[in-house]
Amino acid sequence: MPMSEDALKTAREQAAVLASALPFLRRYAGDTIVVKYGGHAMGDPALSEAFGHDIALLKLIGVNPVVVHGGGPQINAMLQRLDIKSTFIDGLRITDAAMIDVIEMVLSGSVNKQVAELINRAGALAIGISGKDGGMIQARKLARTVRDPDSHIERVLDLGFVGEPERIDTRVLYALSGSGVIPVIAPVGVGLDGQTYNINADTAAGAIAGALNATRLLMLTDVPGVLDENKQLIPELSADDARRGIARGMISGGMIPKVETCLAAVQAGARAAVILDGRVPHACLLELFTTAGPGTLIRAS
Ligand SMILES: Nc1ncnc2c1ncn2[C@@H]1O[C@H](COP(=O)(O)OP(=O)(O)O)[C@@H](O)[C@H]1O
Ligand SMILES: CC(=O)N[C@@H](CCC(=O)OP(=O)(O)O)C(=O)O
Repeated sequence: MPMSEDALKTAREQAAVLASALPFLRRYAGDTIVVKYGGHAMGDPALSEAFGHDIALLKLIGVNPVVVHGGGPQINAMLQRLDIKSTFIDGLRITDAAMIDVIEMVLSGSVNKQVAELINRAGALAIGISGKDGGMIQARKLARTVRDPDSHIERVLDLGFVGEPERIDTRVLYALSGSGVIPVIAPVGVGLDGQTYNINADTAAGAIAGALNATRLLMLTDVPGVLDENKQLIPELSADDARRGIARGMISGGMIPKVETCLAAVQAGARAAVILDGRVPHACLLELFTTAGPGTLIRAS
């Protein structure tokens, strides 16, 4: 049966879209792209499905995607069920001995497997691992200092078992990626003494992007990007502006580790980092393969 005029028009439009992506496909072929998938972005089933498709498609067209996921809301829900209260300082969860096991269980257990499953369902081969596997994220206790605004005296905050990556052993990542597998990583690290550390997922993604010299670090979150005082999107942020924004309080809460991570990742070797809206369907493809990429870009200066 011959195709209807409408079906023919749709097919031509689809072909035109594919053809227009060619320069972008060429640009990223063989490159490593680290995607941080935030816990807030996981809530909506249709968006999660679109995310899985994006990552699978990247692998199929010759890009090397590496996914690092969060799970803050999922940890909150589990801690609430167990009647354990938690508090945050500058976007980081103070983690005591009672919490660390629960956090590891949620991040490396249910959330990690769910995210890998989203990508597997889209037809690619993803394997969920913890940052402890293969000794990948070697961590140390995070030493966070704050300056008292009146006395200007600095004091060290004790955040418990919150860690920061000290070294990334990339061997397991290269082994998986080189075998056609997409690594999906839970942000849990291990200290030299075997202690498990809770690592902010943004920080973990940044360290991994830096260690892999990733072409792009994409940080999917629940806002359009970094917003200014008038809630307008800032399309590009320099390192100086980012530091001023944090000092002025324009950048606060969970956006602080995100912006700090982007700065650290570009300083460590990633070519650019983008904070973008994970609530937009196919946010990753829009960012990489069109000129309509939304979000805030942070480049190595
Ligand atoms: N300048 C800013 N621009 C955008 N969001 C900001 C800014 N300052 C603080 N935020 C907050 O940061 C949040 C994103 O961080 P977070 O909740 O940790 O996200 P995720 O779970 O995706 O890691 C936003 O929802 C917003 O409330
Ligand atoms: C130290 C610290 O804050 N760790 C985070 C790890 C999960 C995370 O970062 O999840 P999102 O990306 O969804 O926020 C936490 O305990 O919530």
